[in-house]
Amino acid sequence: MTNNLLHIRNLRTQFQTDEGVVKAVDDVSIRVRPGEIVCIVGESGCGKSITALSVMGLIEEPVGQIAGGAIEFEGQNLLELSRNHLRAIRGNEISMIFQEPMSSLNPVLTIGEQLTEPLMIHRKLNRKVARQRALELITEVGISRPEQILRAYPHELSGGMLQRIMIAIAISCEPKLLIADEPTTALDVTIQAQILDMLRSFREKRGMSILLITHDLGVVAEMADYVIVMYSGKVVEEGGVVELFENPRHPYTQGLLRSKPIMNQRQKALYSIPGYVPNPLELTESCYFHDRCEHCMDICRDRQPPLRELEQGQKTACWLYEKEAAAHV
Ligand SMILES: Nc1ncnc2c1ncn2[C@@H]1O[C@H](COP(=O)(O)OP(=O)(O)OP(=O)(O)O)[C@@H](O)[C@H]1O
Repeated sequence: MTNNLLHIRNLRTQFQTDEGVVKAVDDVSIRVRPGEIVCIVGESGCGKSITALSVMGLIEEPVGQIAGGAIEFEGQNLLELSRNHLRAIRGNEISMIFQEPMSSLNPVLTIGEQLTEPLMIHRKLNRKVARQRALELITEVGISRPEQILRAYPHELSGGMLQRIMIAIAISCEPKLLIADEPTTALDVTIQAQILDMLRSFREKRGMSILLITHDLGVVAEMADYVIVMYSGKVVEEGGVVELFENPRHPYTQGLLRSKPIMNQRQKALYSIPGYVPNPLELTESCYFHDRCEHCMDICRDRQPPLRELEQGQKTACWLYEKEAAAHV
């Protein structure tokens, strides 16, 4: 028996473009245990969203393609299941919320219609019971006057309200896993804090696991049990949140942490990692971070470091820790 709810193993997701193949997710493995909050963090373009969309079966073929690996949910490889079987799992046992709630809601349907539909389809509730449940869900996500909201159309609500509605839809079928892709990025700080509190409460009250995607280390510090740091389609570091923040090993993680504003401290200028994420069409055998790294050695230009375990379960893909990784085996 496995105690993983979700186990992404060696996932490779790629896109065929006119210029060549983009390896958006390249040999990525991630585990999420029941009741755990795992955060995926990294700069724009490093493969966070494509990892999530791969789990949700939302990679559009034939341009996009899952070229290898497995996505196991409760031990079943989602990549091998029939469409019907998948439909029963996605949106039901696994659901997802996105950064832009407006783009996920249908502008011509009322909130009530959009909230009751999954309950009628997945939970087989009749209209009346689904409506009652929808009212409870709206209240649960912190919105007052639920009757009025049920009759409203998306354009009548603010961004924060829409994100709450998306969350209500996402939790309506009591999923075991909620995937949240930058759920608070478009919102102001106060609403952001309320939404994060709410997500945490789902874990406490319902034992829901959360895979949370963010580029914001403040969100990671507040939410994560376990952190996955991605760079150019690969996991470059992972570990428990405390270990990772106290002792970041990969120079990329160290750079991300240095570029995070520190509360109550006056900082002259915020650090930013020099250089840019490499063009995904021009990747070589070298470590993808080598030309932004202040510790770059000859080996870093020649060969990509594998992800290896160090102390306390922390893993890092960096030649600086070669001796330590070898000693740990
Ligand atoms: N349809 C597509 N065709 C070609 N390349 C794509 C496509 N979708 C994504 N990519 C590429 O895949 C890589 C990973 O993208 P992804 O959206 O997962 O990054 P991300 O880390 O989530 O960034 P962001 O925070 O900006 O969403 C990027 O290089 C991106 O350009």
